[in-house]
Amino acid sequence: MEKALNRQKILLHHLKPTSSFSFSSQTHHQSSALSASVCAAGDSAAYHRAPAFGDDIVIVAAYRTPICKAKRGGFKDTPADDLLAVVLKAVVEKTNLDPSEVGDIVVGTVLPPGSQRATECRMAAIYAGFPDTVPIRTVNRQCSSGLQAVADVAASIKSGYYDIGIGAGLECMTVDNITRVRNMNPRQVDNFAQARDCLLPMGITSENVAERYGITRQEQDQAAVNSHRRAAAATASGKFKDEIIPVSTKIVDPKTGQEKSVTISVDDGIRPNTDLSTLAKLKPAFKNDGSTTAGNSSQVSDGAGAVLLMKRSLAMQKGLPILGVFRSFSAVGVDPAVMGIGPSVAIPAAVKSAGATGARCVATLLNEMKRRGKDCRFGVVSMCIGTGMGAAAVLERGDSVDELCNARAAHS
Ligand SMILES: CC(=O)SCCNC(=O)CCNC(=O)[C@H](O)C(C)(C)COP(=O)(O)OP(=O)(O)OC[C@H]1O[C@@H](n2cnc3c(N)ncnc32)[C@H](O)[C@@H]1OP(=O)(O)O
Repeated sequence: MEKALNRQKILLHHLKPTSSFSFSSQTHHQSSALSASVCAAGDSAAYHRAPAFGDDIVIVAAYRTPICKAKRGGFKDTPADDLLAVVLKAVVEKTNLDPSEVGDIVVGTVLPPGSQRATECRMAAIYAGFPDTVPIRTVNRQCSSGLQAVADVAASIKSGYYDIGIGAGLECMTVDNITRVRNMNPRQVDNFAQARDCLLPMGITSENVAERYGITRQEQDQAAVNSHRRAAAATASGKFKDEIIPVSTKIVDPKTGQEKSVTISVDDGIRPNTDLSTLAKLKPAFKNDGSTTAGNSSQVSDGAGAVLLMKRSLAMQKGLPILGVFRSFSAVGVDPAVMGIGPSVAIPAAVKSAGATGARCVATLLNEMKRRGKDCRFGVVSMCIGTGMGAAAVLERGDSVDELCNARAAHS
């Protein structure tokens, strides 16, 4: 009975138009929600009554393992299929979904061993309790493979290929190293400078970005300090608690060779005490006179994540929380020598395809999101991609069941 009432509350909430707010530079301190009326992403009473509202592709569950340092972190002895199985199981168990209803699982993975990791992923789905009728495939768009997997699932649901899908990501860099591509066609590579640049190690492309755009070592170190601090604060305040699924695994002591059982529930590469003077002492990692170091570059990691998607109408029928709406996705190409600039091209493209027009709107949206932090309504997920690409997706915040029920309780 209580469940039925909750479901009814959720349905009512979804049918109720949210208040609209017109943004202007003079009034932007007034609202806790960045209005879609600025960027035409569809926040109006008419839109909420239109069939397009029910057809929105929404995220109803999103879970990940902790992200652990490759080779020395918590998952150094955990096989990739075990990591994927944990998150696949979580998205169906936590939503009480019958796994046989899933139309497809798409797994983004960048450095897979033979057969593009297809076999390990299929086995992981079986470990997670999916029946053999549910298909699975992998996708590789290098650093944005997980995002591409989610975009592929969203597009397939939109096209009517199936109703429910899982977009996932999996990387196990302890075993799958970034290695240079061998046996290239020398005639072609020598004649095409940009093709040759596709072979550049990521660290060198980072040095190129710093050199071409005048980014100093201190600026890179400061950005690293800021992101470590933000991550450490988010961990300490429990912000990642709801998205992380603890993983029970085994870890081998490198000194004694002894195996012990552990449960890993937090990311292990975050350094709460990182400060500028310590980072300044680290040697460049990729080029003797360079500015990219182990302290200001991304670490190599092991981990997995999964996101459950369906149309809003189906989520409402099932009484599932709308965590977010997958508004748009864009992948673009840039010069491979400076692949790190990918997001600066992909983000405007994704924001534009979400319905925004004009550079001012993009800048307004991005600045506003930055300023408002957690209260922000729209978010952009973006990655730079080795070999010279960028990808971005625009997400719109949804309502979680807890938020809805708390709001209802407060009003009753
Ligand atoms: C599209 C994309 O996403 S592009 C990005 C693709 N990703 C990449 O290219 C990965 C880039 N990163 C790397 O390759 C690796 O992290 C490297 C090569 C830079 C460093 O690897 P490692 O040597 O394993 O790093 P490690 O974490 O051990 O750090 C090396 C040293 O710096 C120190 N260090 C690193 N970070 C910090 C920090 N924040 N504060 C203080 N010291 C630090 C470590 O303590 C370590 O010191 P030690 O040798 O005395 O123990």
